[in-house]
Amino acid sequence: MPLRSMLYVPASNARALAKARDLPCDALILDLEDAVAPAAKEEARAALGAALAAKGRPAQLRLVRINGLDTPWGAEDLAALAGCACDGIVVPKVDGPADLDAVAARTERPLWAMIETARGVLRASDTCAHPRLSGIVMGTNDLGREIGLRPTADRFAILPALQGALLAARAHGIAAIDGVCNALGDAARLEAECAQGRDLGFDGKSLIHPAQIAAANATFAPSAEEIDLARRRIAAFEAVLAEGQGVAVVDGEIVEALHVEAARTVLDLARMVEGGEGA
Ligand SMILES: CC(C)(COP(=O)(O)OP(=O)(O)OC[C@H]1O[C@@H](n2cnc3c(N)ncnc32)[C@H](O)[C@@H]1OP(=O)(O)O)[C@@H](O)C(=O)NCCC(=O)NCCSC(=O)C[C@H](O)C(=O)O
Ligand SMILES: [Mg+2]
Repeated sequence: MPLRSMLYVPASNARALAKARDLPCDALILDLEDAVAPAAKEEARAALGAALAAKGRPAQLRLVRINGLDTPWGAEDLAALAGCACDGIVVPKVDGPADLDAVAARTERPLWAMIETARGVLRASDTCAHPRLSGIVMGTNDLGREIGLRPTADRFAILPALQGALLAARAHGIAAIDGVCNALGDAARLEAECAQGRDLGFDGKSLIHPAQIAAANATFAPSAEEIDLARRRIAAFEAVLAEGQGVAVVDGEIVEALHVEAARTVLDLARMVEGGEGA
């Protein structure tokens, strides 16, 4: 399924929880961690259980971000989720595969790792090799704080970490979701970040507000031009192949078997988006 837009929903916010399932995002991260104050953790856990009891939309992935097992709340979060219908557990601040082992020993659900520590970035390849891992989500706020970087609109300082983690995810064939755009209400900045994440190779962007969903959905879906080009590349390659050749030229650029494979991926994603497998 497409993963263009992944919205954090604080489990302590009843209105947001109620609204979330009808929002057109591809995935939700129902959050028990940083969006929930310590005093509200228990209540949030109970509200989350009730929200998960309501049937979700099949086209919308429902993940739950627990607190770390090294906090006073993590073990209880996992225990509370035992009987709940969710599609996966997001583990925060993963430094390496041992952090996933600890969670994997307590749940059979698919795992997602937040890459948001310096160690986590440096060990991303080991983490992404974990057999229970479905994907990574970049935590650019925590990572930026730990590194001590100065956030800029072009995200210049965090790009190496984003790319390193993305390479690790791709090397192990799992999904990769970009970090959030904190600038609520700054549409231009959000669009630029979405385009940057897409160009780096991410599958989608994590989001903090419903108003950010449309930009992510549009940017991470193939455009009409990309779909047209993919079709023309496939057709041109099939024509030269029938003549016993392995290279076509479309719009002045070579097309070989690998480009055709990429073109088929574009069309598959377009079909999934069009067919409502996404929101
Ligand atoms: C930032 C917010 C606190 C703003 O909330 P609010 O003041 O309620 O905004 P609005 O009045 O504009 O909301 C309009 C309606 O939309 C609903 N809403 C708002 N946000 C969400 C949401 N995230 N999911 C679902 N629904 C949402 C409101 O309830 C309103 O509904 P209604 O009244 O019925 O019309 C708030 O947006 C928010 O809390 N956002 C999430 C913040 C969060 O999750 N932060 C933690 C994750 S980010 C992070 O840390 C990533 C990583 O770990 C890292 O390190 O980088
Ligand atoms: Mg974080």
